Amino acid sequence: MTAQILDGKATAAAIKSDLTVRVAALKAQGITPGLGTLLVGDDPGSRWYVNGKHRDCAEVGMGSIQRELPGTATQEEIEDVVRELNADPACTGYIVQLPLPKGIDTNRILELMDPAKDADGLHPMNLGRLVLNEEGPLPCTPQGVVTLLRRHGVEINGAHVVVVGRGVTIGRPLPLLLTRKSENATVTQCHTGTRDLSEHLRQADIIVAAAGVPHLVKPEDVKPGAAVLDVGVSRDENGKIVGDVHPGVREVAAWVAPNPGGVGPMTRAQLLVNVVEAAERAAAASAVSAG
Ligand SMILES: Nc1nc(=O)c2c([nH]1)NC[C@@H]1CN(c3ccc(C(=O)N[C@@H](CCC(=O)O)C(=O)O)cc3)C=[N+]21
Repeated sequence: MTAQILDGKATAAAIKSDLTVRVAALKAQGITPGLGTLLVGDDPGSRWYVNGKHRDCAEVGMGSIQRELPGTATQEEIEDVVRELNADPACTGYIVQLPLPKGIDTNRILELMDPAKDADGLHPMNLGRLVLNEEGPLPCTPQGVVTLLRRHGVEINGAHVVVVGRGVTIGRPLPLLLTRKSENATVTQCHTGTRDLSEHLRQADIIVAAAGVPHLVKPEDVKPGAAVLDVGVSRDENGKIVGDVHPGVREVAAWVAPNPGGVGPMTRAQLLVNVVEAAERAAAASAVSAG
């Protein structure tokens, strides 16, 4: 048996086509959602991702604002651009591309962002809203994982999900999403300090591997019929992406999200969803205040 593919590219395309309609409706009300990005430094990988986000915006009819600073930028210079994006009415949502250069206080930058313009769902207020079950922008990669499973009919309700990783963008927020009543999964969170990872993995109906350790999840760790999502990004000596999931897992699992082509495109689509939903919330609020 070979696993079925959780096709992130096709699913992201379907989400973008839905967003195109919603963006047109907002524009008809005089609101043009616009995504801002701030890239600090000239890492080619980061630049490639940022360019992709602007292509996505053009595809759905959204505006986009691209800001860049050299890798030598100071904390104050970065904070100045954040304040400008907070004040710019054309920028209805934005991200600060992570990681920021060494020596920069990332948490201070994230806290300075206007939480209503936080397209990543990583502002402390929005992470707090997630904990409190209040509406707000959701962290893009975790929500991308949930949407990818849902759109392929993989049962989340009652499933045992093992999340491997404890990073701020995926590992920490994903269990918060999965344990909401609306998802209703049971989650075990593992990380590089977990004793006998294989023992935990073998119990899982769904595995989400986001540790950044090449081929961490091996075929013998996977229960036959499980769904395995590869979110790890490492690069080999030729610069090719190597995921956290060993290719042999395809012969054991029922579902596999490949990397590339799985969760990455979903992350980008969710970023657009967050910006459109924030604009829709703002439109609804101004309609109420206009009476
Ligand atoms: N503030 C912030 N928000 C982020 O969401 C964020 C970030 N910083 N820093 C970097 C990571 C990485 N990330 C990716 C998004 C899409 C793909 C993606 O679409 N990848 C394609 C192609 C990959 C390739 O071929 O290079 C795929 O998986 O098929 C990958 C990686 C968002 N990140």
